[in-house]
Amino acid sequence: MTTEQLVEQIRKKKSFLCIGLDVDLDKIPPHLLQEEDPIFAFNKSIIDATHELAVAYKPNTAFYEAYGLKGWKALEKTISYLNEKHPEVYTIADAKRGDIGNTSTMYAKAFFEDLGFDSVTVAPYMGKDSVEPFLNFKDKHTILLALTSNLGAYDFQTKDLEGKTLYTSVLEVSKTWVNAENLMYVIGATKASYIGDVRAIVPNSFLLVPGVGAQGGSLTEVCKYGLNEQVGLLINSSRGIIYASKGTDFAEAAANQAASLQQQMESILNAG
Ligand SMILES: O=c1ccn([C@@H]2O[C@H](COP(=O)(O)O)[C@@H](O)[C@H]2O)c(=O)[nH]1
Repeated sequence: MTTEQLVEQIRKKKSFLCIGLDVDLDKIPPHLLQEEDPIFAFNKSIIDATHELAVAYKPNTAFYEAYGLKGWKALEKTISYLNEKHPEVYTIADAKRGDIGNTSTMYAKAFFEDLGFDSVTVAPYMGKDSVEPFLNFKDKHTILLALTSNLGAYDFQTKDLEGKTLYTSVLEVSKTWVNAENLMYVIGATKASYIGDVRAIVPNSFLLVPGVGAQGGSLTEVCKYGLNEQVGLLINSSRGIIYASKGTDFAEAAANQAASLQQQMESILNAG
Protein backbone atom coordinates (compact mmCIF):
# COMPACT_ATOMS: atom_id res chain seq x y z
CA MET A 1 0.00 0.00 0.00
CA THR A 2 1.26 3.48 -0.80
CA THR A 3 1.47 6.23 1.81
CA GLU A 4 -1.19 8.14 -0.15
CA GLN A 5 -3.61 5.19 0.10
CA LEU A 6 -2.98 4.98 3.84
CA VAL A 7 -3.67 8.70 4.24
CA GLU A 8 -6.87 8.33 2.21
CA GLN A 9 -8.09 5.62 4.61
CA ILE A 10 -7.24 7.76 7.63
CA ARG A 11 -9.24 10.69 6.22
CA LYS A 12 -12.17 8.44 5.27
CA LYS A 13 -12.42 6.60 8.60
CA LYS A 14 -11.37 9.62 10.68
CA SER A 15 -9.11 7.21 12.49
CA PHE A 16 -5.40 6.57 12.79
CA LEU A 17 -5.87 3.56 15.02
CA CYS A 18 -3.74 0.46 14.66
CA ILE A 19 -4.95 -2.64 16.49
CA GLY A 20 -2.27 -4.98 17.77
CA LEU A 21 -3.10 -8.65 17.28
CA ASP A 22 -0.93 -10.05 20.06
CA VAL A 23 -2.72 -13.33 20.68
CA ASP A 24 -1.99 -15.17 23.91
CA LEU A 25 -3.93 -18.44 24.28
CA ASP A 26 -4.05 -17.89 28.06
CA LYS A 27 -5.92 -14.62 27.56
CA ILE A 28 -8.47 -15.38 24.85
CA PRO A 29 -12.03 -16.45 25.72
CA PRO A 30 -11.91 -20.13 26.77
CA HIS A 31 -14.73 -21.16 24.43
CA LEU A 32 -12.47 -20.38 21.43
CA LEU A 33 -9.98 -23.04 22.50
CA GLN A 34 -12.36 -25.65 21.06
CA GLU A 35 -11.95 -24.15 17.56
CA GLU A 36 -9.64 -25.87 15.08
CA ASP A 37 -7.49 -22.73 14.95
CA PRO A 38 -8.23 -20.66 18.08
CA ILE A 39 -5.72 -17.92 17.21
CA PHE A 40 -7.24 -17.29 13.79
CA ALA A 41 -10.80 -17.60 15.13
CA PHE A 42 -9.97 -14.91 17.71
CA ASN A 43 -8.30 -12.61 15.15
CA LYS A 44 -11.12 -13.00 12.62
CA SER A 45 -13.74 -12.00 15.20
CA ILE A 46 -11.68 -9.00 16.34
CA ILE A 47 -11.05 -7.86 12.75
CA ASP A 48 -14.70 -8.27 11.72
CA ALA A 49 -15.82 -6.24 14.73
CA THR A 50 -13.27 -3.41 14.41
CA HIS A 51 -12.26 -2.95 10.75
CA GLU A 52 -14.40 0.17 10.28
CA LEU A 53 -12.76 1.84 13.28
CA ALA A 54 -9.11 1.03 12.57
CA VAL A 55 -6.85 1.73 9.62
CA ALA A 56 -4.14 -0.79 10.49
CA TYR A 57 -3.54 -4.13 12.19
CA LYS A 58 -0.23 -5.12 13.72
CA PRO A 59 0.35 -8.76 14.62
CA ASN A 60 3.49 -9.02 16.71
CA THR A 61 5.18 -12.12 15.28
CA ALA A 62 6.48 -13.22 18.71
CA PHE A 63 2.92 -14.15 19.68
CA TYR A 64 2.73 -16.52 16.69
CA GLU A 65 6.30 -17.84 16.75
CA ALA A 66 5.72 -18.89 20.38
CA TYR A 67 3.21 -21.50 19.13
CA GLY A 68 5.51 -23.00 16.47
CA LEU A 69 4.05 -24.19 13.20
CA LYS A 70 0.43 -23.71 14.25
CA GLY A 71 1.23 -20.13 15.29
CA TRP A 72 2.88 -19.34 11.95
CA LYS A 73 -0.06 -20.89 10.09
CA ALA A 74 -2.45 -18.70 12.13
CA LEU A 75 -0.34 -15.65 11.18
CA GLU A 76 -0.53 -16.63 7.49
CA LYS A 77 -4.30 -17.09 7.72
CA THR A 78 -4.69 -13.75 9.49
CA ILE A 79 -2.73 -11.73 6.92
CA SER A 80 -4.48 -13.56 4.04
CA TYR A 81 -7.85 -12.79 5.61
CA LEU A 82 -6.94 -9.12 5.94
CA ASN A 83 -5.60 -8.89 2.38
CA GLU A 84 -8.59 -10.70 0.85
CA LYS A 85 -11.52 -9.43 2.94
CA HIS A 86 -10.27 -6.01 4.04
CA PRO A 87 -7.68 -4.93 1.47
CA GLU A 88 -8.15 -1.28 2.47
CA VAL A 89 -6.48 -1.81 5.86
CA TYR A 90 -2.75 -1.35 6.34
CA THR A 91 -0.81 -4.28 7.76
CA ILE A 92 2.30 -4.26 9.92
CA ALA A 93 4.42 -7.30 10.77
CA ASP A 94 5.93 -6.32 14.10
CA ALA A 95 8.94 -8.59 13.75
CA LYS A 96 11.83 -6.25 14.65
CA ARG A 97 14.23 -7.86 12.16
CA GLY A 98 17.53 -6.68 10.66
CA ASP A 99 20.75 -8.57 9.82
CA ILE A 100 23.58 -8.48 7.27
CA GLY A 101 22.34 -7.57 3.80
CA ASN A 102 21.66 -10.98 2.23
CA THR A 103 19.82 -12.13 5.36
CA SER A 104 17.77 -8.93 5.51
CA THR A 105 16.77 -9.54 1.90
CA MET A 106 15.34 -12.92 2.94
CA TYR A 107 13.48 -11.33 5.89
CA ALA A 108 12.03 -8.74 3.53
CA LYS A 109 10.93 -11.45 1.07
CA ALA A 110 9.32 -13.41 3.91
CA PHE A 111 7.20 -10.50 5.17
CA PHE A 112 6.56 -8.55 1.95
CA GLU A 113 6.39 -11.26 -0.73
CA ASP A 114 5.47 -14.52 0.98
CA LEU A 115 3.14 -13.21 3.68
CA GLY A 116 2.11 -10.01 1.89
CA PHE A 117 2.41 -7.45 4.70
CA ASP A 118 2.52 -3.74 3.84
CA SER A 119 5.29 -3.07 6.34
CA VAL A 120 7.68 -4.62 8.81
CA THR A 121 9.40 -3.27 11.90
CA VAL A 122 13.20 -3.30 11.68
CA ALA A 123 15.95 -2.69 14.25
CA PRO A 124 18.49 -0.05 13.07
CA TYR A 125 21.39 -1.34 15.19
CA MET A 126 23.26 -3.06 12.31
CA GLY A 127 23.09 0.06 10.15
CA LYS A 128 22.48 1.04 6.55
CA ASP A 129 23.28 -2.24 4.75
CA SER A 130 21.00 -4.13 7.14
CA VAL A 131 18.01 -1.87 6.42
CA GLU A 132 18.36 -0.99 2.72
CA PRO A 133 17.29 -4.47 1.50
CA PHE A 134 13.88 -3.79 3.09
CA LEU A 135 13.69 -0.34 1.50
CA ASN A 136 14.12 -1.77 -2.02
CA PHE A 137 10.52 -3.04 -2.05
CA LYS A 138 8.12 -0.73 -3.89
CA ASP A 139 4.98 0.36 -2.00
CA LYS A 140 6.19 -1.35 1.18
CA HIS A 141 7.27 0.44 4.35
CA THR A 142 10.13 -0.27 6.71
CA ILE A 143 9.33 0.89 10.23
CA LEU A 144 12.58 1.62 12.01
CA LEU A 145 12.79 1.39 15.81
CA ALA A 146 13.86 4.89 16.87
CA LEU A 147 12.66 5.65 20.41
CA THR A 148 10.83 2.70 21.88
CA SER A 149 8.13 2.70 24.55
CA ASN A 150 9.91 0.54 27.13
CA LEU A 151 12.06 1.70 30.06
CA GLY A 152 15.16 0.16 28.49
CA ALA A 153 14.94 2.82 25.77
CA TYR A 154 16.89 5.03 28.20
CA ASP A 155 19.78 2.51 28.31
CA PHE A 156 20.99 3.36 24.80
CA GLN A 157 18.51 5.31 22.67
CA THR A 158 18.60 8.57 24.65
CA LYS A 159 22.33 8.37 25.41
CA ASP A 160 24.65 10.99 24.00
CA LEU A 161 26.64 9.93 20.94
CA GLU A 162 29.06 12.56 19.62
CA GLY A 163 26.84 15.45 20.72
CA LYS A 164 23.49 13.96 19.84
CA THR A 165 21.33 11.20 21.20
CA LEU A 166 21.44 7.79 19.57
CA TYR A 167 17.77 7.88 18.51
CA THR A 168 18.36 11.33 16.93
CA SER A 169 21.22 9.83 14.91
CA VAL A 170 18.99 6.97 13.82
CA LEU A 171 16.46 9.49 12.48
CA GLU A 172 19.02 11.79 10.83
CA VAL A 173 21.23 9.13 9.26
CA SER A 174 18.37 6.94 8.02
CA LYS A 175 16.92 9.94 6.16
CA THR A 176 19.97 9.84 3.86
CA TRP A 177 19.53 6.20 2.80
CA VAL A 178 18.39 5.12 -0.66
CA ASN A 179 14.56 4.86 -0.81
CA ALA A 180 14.27 6.65 2.54
CA GLU A 181 10.76 7.70 1.48
CA ASN A 182 9.77 4.11 2.37
CA LEU A 183 10.72 4.64 6.03
CA MET A 184 8.45 5.10 9.01
CA TYR A 185 9.60 5.20 12.62
CA VAL A 186 8.56 3.63 15.93
CA ILE A 187 8.25 6.24 18.67
CA GLY A 188 6.73 5.06 21.95
CA ALA A 189 3.66 6.86 23.29
CA THR A 190 5.40 6.86 26.67
CA LYS A 191 8.01 9.16 25.12
CA ALA A 192 5.51 11.87 24.10
CA SER A 193 7.75 14.62 25.48
CA TYR A 194 10.33 13.78 22.76
CA ILE A 195 7.90 13.94 19.85
CA GLY A 196 8.53 17.64 19.12
CA ASP A 197 12.24 16.83 18.71
CA VAL A 198 11.38 13.85 16.50
CA ARG A 199 9.16 16.00 14.28
CA ALA A 200 11.93 18.59 13.92
CA ILE A 201 14.01 15.90 12.17
CA VAL A 202 11.33 13.89 10.34
CA PRO A 203 8.42 16.32 9.85
CA ASN A 204 6.82 14.34 7.04
CA SER A 205 7.35 10.72 8.09
CA PHE A 206 4.71 8.45 9.53
CA LEU A 207 5.30 7.45 13.14
CA LEU A 208 4.04 4.13 14.52
CA VAL A 209 3.27 4.87 18.15
CA PRO A 210 2.77 1.90 20.48
CA GLY A 211 2.24 2.35 24.20
CA VAL A 212 -1.21 3.84 24.69
CA GLY A 213 -3.56 1.77 26.82
CA ALA A 214 -1.76 -0.97 28.76
CA GLN A 215 1.57 0.94 28.86
CA GLY A 216 -0.02 4.21 29.99
CA GLY A 217 0.90 6.54 27.11
CA SER A 218 -1.45 9.44 26.32
CA LEU A 219 -3.07 9.84 22.90
CA THR A 220 -3.60 13.57 23.46
CA GLU A 221 0.03 14.17 24.41
CA VAL A 222 1.29 12.25 21.36
CA CYS A 223 -1.02 14.19 19.02
CA LYS A 224 -0.02 17.59 20.43
CA TYR A 225 3.31 17.55 18.56
CA GLY A 226 3.04 14.36 16.50
CA LEU A 227 0.36 15.23 13.96
CA ASN A 228 1.47 16.55 10.59
CA GLU A 229 -0.32 17.56 7.39
CA GLN A 230 -0.90 13.93 6.40
CA VAL A 231 -1.84 13.08 10.01
CA GLY A 232 1.43 11.12 10.11
CA LEU A 233 0.57 8.91 13.08
CA LEU A 234 -0.51 5.33 13.55
CA ILE A 235 -1.41 4.84 17.19
CA ASN A 236 -1.27 1.21 18.29
CA SER A 237 -3.17 -0.42 21.09
CA SER A 238 -3.03 -4.20 21.55
CA ARG A 239 -4.02 -5.56 24.99
CA GLY A 240 -6.23 -2.55 25.77
CA ILE A 241 -8.48 -3.48 22.84
CA ILE A 242 -8.27 -7.20 22.17
CA TYR A 243 -8.55 -8.32 25.80
CA ALA A 244 -11.37 -5.98 26.82
CA SER A 245 -13.46 -9.05 27.73
CA LYS A 246 -12.75 -12.75 28.16
CA GLY A 247 -16.43 -13.64 27.69
CA THR A 248 -18.47 -14.45 24.61
CA ASP A 249 -18.87 -10.66 24.10
CA PHE A 250 -15.10 -10.24 23.52
CA ALA A 251 -15.40 -8.90 19.96
CA GLU A 252 -18.08 -6.39 20.92
CA ALA A 253 -16.01 -5.28 23.92
CA ALA A 254 -12.97 -4.84 21.64
CA ALA A 255 -15.07 -2.79 19.23
CA ASN A 256 -16.21 -0.55 22.12
CA GLN A 257 -12.60 0.11 23.13
CA ALA A 258 -11.62 0.74 19.51
CA ALA A 259 -14.62 3.08 19.06
CA SER A 260 -13.60 5.07 22.12
CA LEU A 261 -10.10 5.65 20.68
CA GLN A 262 -11.49 6.36 17.20
CA GLN A 263 -13.87 8.99 18.62
CA GLN A 264 -11.00 10.68 20.44
CA MET A 265 -9.02 10.67 17.19
CA GLU A 266 -11.95 12.11 15.24
CA SER A 267 -12.27 14.96 17.78
CA ILE A 268 -8.55 15.66 17.57
CA LEU A 269 -8.66 15.71 13.75
CA ASN A 270 -11.73 17.98 13.75
CA ALA A 271 -10.09 20.35 16.21
CA GLY A 272 -6.90 20.54 14.09
O1 LIG B 1 8.56 0.52 21.33
C1 LIG B 1 7.77 -0.41 21.15
C2 LIG B 1 7.80 -1.20 20.02
C3 LIG B 1 6.87 -2.17 19.88
N1 LIG B 1 5.93 -2.40 20.81
C4 LIG B 1 4.92 -3.45 20.56
O2 LIG B 1 3.63 -2.83 20.44
C5 LIG B 1 2.66 -3.61 21.10
C6 LIG B 1 2.10 -2.86 22.29
O3 LIG B 1 1.14 -3.64 22.96
P1 LIG B 1 0.19 -3.07 24.16
O4 LIG B 1 -0.53 -4.31 24.61
O5 LIG B 1 -0.73 -2.05 23.56
O6 LIG B 1 1.07 -2.52 25.20
C7 LIG B 1 3.36 -4.92 21.47
O7 LIG B 1 3.26 -5.81 20.38
C8 LIG B 1 4.79 -4.48 21.67
O8 LIG B 1 5.72 -5.53 21.46
C9 LIG B 1 5.90 -1.63 21.94
O9 LIG B 1 5.06 -1.79 22.84
N2 LIG B 1 6.83 -0.64 22.08
